[in-house]
Amino acid sequence: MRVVCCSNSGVSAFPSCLRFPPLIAISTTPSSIRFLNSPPLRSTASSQHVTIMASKNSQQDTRLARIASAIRVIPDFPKPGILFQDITTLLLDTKAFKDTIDLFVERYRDQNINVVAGVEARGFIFGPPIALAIGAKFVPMRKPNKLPGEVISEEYSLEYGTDKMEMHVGAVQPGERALIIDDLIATGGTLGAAIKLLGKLVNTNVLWASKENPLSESC
Ligand SMILES: O=P(O)(O)OC[C@H]1O[C@H](OP(=O)(O)OP(=O)(O)O)[C@H](O)[C@@H]1O
Ligand SMILES: Nc1ncnc2[nH]cnc12
Repeated sequence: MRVVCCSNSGVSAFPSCLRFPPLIAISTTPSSIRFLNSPPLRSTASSQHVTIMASKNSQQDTRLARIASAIRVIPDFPKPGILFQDITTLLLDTKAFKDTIDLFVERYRDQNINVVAGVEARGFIFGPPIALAIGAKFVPMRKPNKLPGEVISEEYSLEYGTDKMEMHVGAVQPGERALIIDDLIATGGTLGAAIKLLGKLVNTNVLWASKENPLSESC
């Protein structure tokens, strides 16, 4: 699936609305997978449910424009046809970086989140400060063969290749409520794999955040 959304940049392969760290909140309530304004996310777990979430005031929040403009866009990297969204420039802008973290902390600090799961590598940048600020533990979702303990794995397709994601068994306990943090969605393959991976440990109810979709508890 390619996530489709209106783009200010005019490049449909990577919508500007997703130039913002996506976030998923997962609880242990079983239901079904669904996106607002987009086709269903790839998933084998028919008992899951996905809801797009964002700040109620996201359209008016001036921080979002600064965050979006702090992300450098590089055409044809790492290969022709890829419009690369470079968040390293966001990290150089201390205000934009802090605003990014603050937005998620404001949204989720009162939502009983126990676990922030960060997707390697860029979810390791945004995930830990959010976890610390909301009082949650941080769980890395890693590239293969990096974790020393017992792991569960999920293979997935990328815009430019395939990959595998692993996490430690026991890192997330049944009944815990988790957020998945990564920097962006391109094909959605990584996000889908992260949802499936967590779904192997707990029943999941998934809430998905993006800049341009209104906050909603269910769709
Ligand atoms: O929606 P998708 O098509 O799955 O692409 C998005 C993923 O791609 C990038 O990571 P990448 O796999 O390039 O790894 P990196 O963070 O280690 O650079 C990005 O940080 C997301 O995790
Ligand atoms: N277009 C893109 N920009 C940055 N990182 C990516 N990872 C996968 N697709 C990407």
